[in-house]
Amino acid sequence: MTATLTPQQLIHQLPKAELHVHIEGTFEPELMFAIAKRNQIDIPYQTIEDVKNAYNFHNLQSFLDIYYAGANVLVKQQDFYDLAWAYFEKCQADNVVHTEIFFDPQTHTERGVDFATCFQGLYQASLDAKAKMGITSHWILCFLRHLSEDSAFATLEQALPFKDNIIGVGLDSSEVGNPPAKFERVFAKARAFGFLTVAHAGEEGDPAYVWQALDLLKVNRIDHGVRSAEDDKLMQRLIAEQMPLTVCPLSNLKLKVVQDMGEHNIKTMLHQGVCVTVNSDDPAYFGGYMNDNFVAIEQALALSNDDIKQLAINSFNASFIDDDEKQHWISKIASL
Ligand SMILES: Nc1ncnc2[nH]cnc12
Ligand SMILES: [Zn+2]
Repeated sequence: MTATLTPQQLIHQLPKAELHVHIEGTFEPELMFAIAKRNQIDIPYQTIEDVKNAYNFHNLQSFLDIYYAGANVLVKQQDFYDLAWAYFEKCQADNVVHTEIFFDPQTHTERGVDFATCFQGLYQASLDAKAKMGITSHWILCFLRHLSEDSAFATLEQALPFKDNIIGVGLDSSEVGNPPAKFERVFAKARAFGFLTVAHAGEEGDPAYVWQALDLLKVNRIDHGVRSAEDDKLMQRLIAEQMPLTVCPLSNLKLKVVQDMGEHNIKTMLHQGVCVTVNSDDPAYFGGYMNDNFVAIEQALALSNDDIKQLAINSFNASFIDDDEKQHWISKIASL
């Protein structure tokens, strides 16, 4: 049946899991303006056009500065609910049936917003998304790696009352200069509490960051990981262990990790047998959600329909859902 579908039809119809999306990165300018207004908080933009013009990044840090500033208007539980609900609506439109979402509590607690205010708003939206749209989700708490180990330990402590509804911990923010080793002890404690672990590594950082994430943080997945391709031994290990990489093509282009989508290594890694997946990272900032990312690589790299299906299968295999649920979605993909 695949031959009768164009790649774009297939991309749309495939059930997909998203494994690398920052909820703060789904904050669309329209919603940012609405929440800023109701909370009477000034933002440094007059119009939506101004906001969009500011989204011209030359590297990760130039993006992070703007991303953290945008999150400043999120204050009340309802704000966090509205943010997450808007993202679930995008999932529904793109046939993302399962999503594992990062949230950055320190971005909010550092401004005096309680962990509970943030998480309860987000979590309620995920309960409603399951009830009203059938979309399943997990939450992953990310530590900001530019902050201290102490701050990460304090954040882990604040998460404990919500432990049953947070599947794992991750590591994001400014990579170079903040290696995984800085958080080895925090991750050990998180694992002892039963959290799964993931970490951004090999986005801007060299392969040593990926080795550390594997060996010191004992991660279940690597977020980005595209620079792993510079190290043959590392590639062999990723393939042998079927260690997933949550790759974010439009993010890599916008943050100049690649200069042109035609240079992206996701197709090569897929064909080498790496468990690569497609994700949107910060879709409100990088110009597209899940299907936009699929279409961008399909066009730039001439993916076959079998490549596209394999990426969707990988997304479920790499997810934290039960094996039965994985099989359910994978057989649906096979039937397309
Ligand atoms: N792509 C990215 N890398 C590191 N930290 C992030 N926080 C949000 N998006 C990120
Ligand atoms: Zn990310």
